[in-house]
Amino acid sequence: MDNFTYHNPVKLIFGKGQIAQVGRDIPKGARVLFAFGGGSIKANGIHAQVVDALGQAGLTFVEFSGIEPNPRYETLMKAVELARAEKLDFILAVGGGSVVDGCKFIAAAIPFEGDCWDIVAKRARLKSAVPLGVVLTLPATGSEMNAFSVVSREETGEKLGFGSPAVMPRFSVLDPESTYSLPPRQLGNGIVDAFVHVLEQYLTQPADAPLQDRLAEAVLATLVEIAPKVMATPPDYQARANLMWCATMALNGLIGQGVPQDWSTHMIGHELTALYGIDHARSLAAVWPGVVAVRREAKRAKLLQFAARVWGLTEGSEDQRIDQAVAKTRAFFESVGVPAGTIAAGIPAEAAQLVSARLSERGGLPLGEDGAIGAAEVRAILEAAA
Ligand SMILES: NC(=O)c1ccc[n+]([C@@H]2O[C@H](COP(=O)([O-])OP(=O)(O)OC[C@H]3O[C@@H](n4cnc5c(N)ncnc54)[C@H](O)[C@@H]3O)[C@@H](O)[C@H]2O)c1
Repeated sequence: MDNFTYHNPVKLIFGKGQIAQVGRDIPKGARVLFAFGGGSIKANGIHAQVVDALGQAGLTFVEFSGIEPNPRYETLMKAVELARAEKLDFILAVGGGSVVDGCKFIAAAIPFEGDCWDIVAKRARLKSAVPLGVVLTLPATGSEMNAFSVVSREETGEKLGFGSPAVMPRFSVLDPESTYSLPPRQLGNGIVDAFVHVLEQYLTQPADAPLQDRLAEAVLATLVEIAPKVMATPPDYQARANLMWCATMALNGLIGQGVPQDWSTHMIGHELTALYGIDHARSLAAVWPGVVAVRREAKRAKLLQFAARVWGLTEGSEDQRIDQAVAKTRAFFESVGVPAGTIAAGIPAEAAQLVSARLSERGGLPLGEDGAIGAAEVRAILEAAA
C-alpha cells in the first residue's frame, strides 16, 4: 500500500426530510447564491423545500437557474458575474453532478483574479473559494463528497476537470426521496457511473491493500444487488437510499487511498461527451469494454479477483472467467438501460482517431494506472470497445 493523507471534511446529512435542515449549516447572515438546473426541482417540490428552509433560517438568497447537464463555462460565468455583483458569499447547489460541479467552478471563479478558464485549462492554484453547500438530487458522481469538478466549454468543444480541497462542499444533504422524480435513464446512468468510479480505483494491479479491495467489492456487489429495486416503480425508499450511499462511497476518496488508480475510461469518455454530447455514464459504458480488452494482461490478477468476488465466477480457465466477468458487467450495464460498447452507444468509428489526436494534442497522455496508454492504445481501446 502506498503512503496517503486522507482528509474529507464534507458533512453528510442523510435521509428523508433532511432538506428542511439546510439553513442550519449555512452561516447566519450569509448572502446565498441558490443555483440549480433546468427546473426539475420546481416540478418535484425540492425548490419549495429549499426556499422554505432558507426562509426559516432567515437567509437572504438570489436564484440562478439554467446550469445544464455537462455544465458549460459560458453559463457558469454568468453566475459568477451575478454573485460578484450581488456580493453573494455562500453557494447552495441543488441538483445532480452537473449543478454541483458547476457550483464548484463558480465557487473557485468568484474570487479568482485573471482568466477563470485557467482554473480548468491550466489547473491554476486556488488561493480561496466561496464556501459551498449541496442538496443532491441525483446519486451518481460522488461530487457531493469530493474535490472534483468537470466543466465543458462550448466555444472550444472541451470538457476538462479540476480538483481542489477549496471547493469541497461544507455539507451535502442527501434525501433519497429527492430521487423519486428521476427518469429511468438517469437512474441507470447513476448506477453505471458509480460502478465505473469504483472500477477505476479497483481494477488495476494488486497493491497489498485487502481492505480497499473489499470496500470496493462491497460497493460493486451492493450496486448489482440493488439495481433491480432501484429501477422498479413505484420507487423503493431503501433501494434509493442504498444507491445514494453507494454512489457517494464510490467517489469520496476512501476506497482509492494508497492504491493505484486508472481513470482512462473517464478521460476517453470525456472526449466522447465533448464530441458527441453522450451522457457521462453512457460514455463510460461505451469505453470500458475496450479498456479491459487492451489492458487485459496488466489487469489480469484484479480481473480474476473481480470475477470471483463480484460475479462469483470460480470455474473454468482464467481466460474463461475473465471473459465471463466482462460479459456479466456488460449485461449489468444493459440491464439498467445503459448500452455497453461503442456500437450500441452509437459512437462512429472515426472516434478512435479523433479522440486519440485530441488527447495527445492537449498533452493529456499517457493514461492508466501505470501510464501505459498512449495515443496508439487510445485508438486500440476505442476500436476494441465495439
Ligand atoms: N465531480 C465528480 O467527481 C464527477 C464524477 C463523475 C461525473 N461528473 C460529472 O457530472 C456530470 C453528470 O452529473 P449527473 O450524472 O449527476 O447528471 P446531471 O447532473 O447532468 O443531471 C442529468 C439530468 O437529470 C436531471 N435531474 C437531476 N436531478 C433530478 C431529479 N431529482 N428529478 C428529475 N430530474 C433530475 C437534470 O436536470 C439533468 O437533466 C457530468 O458533467 C460528469 O462529467 C463529476
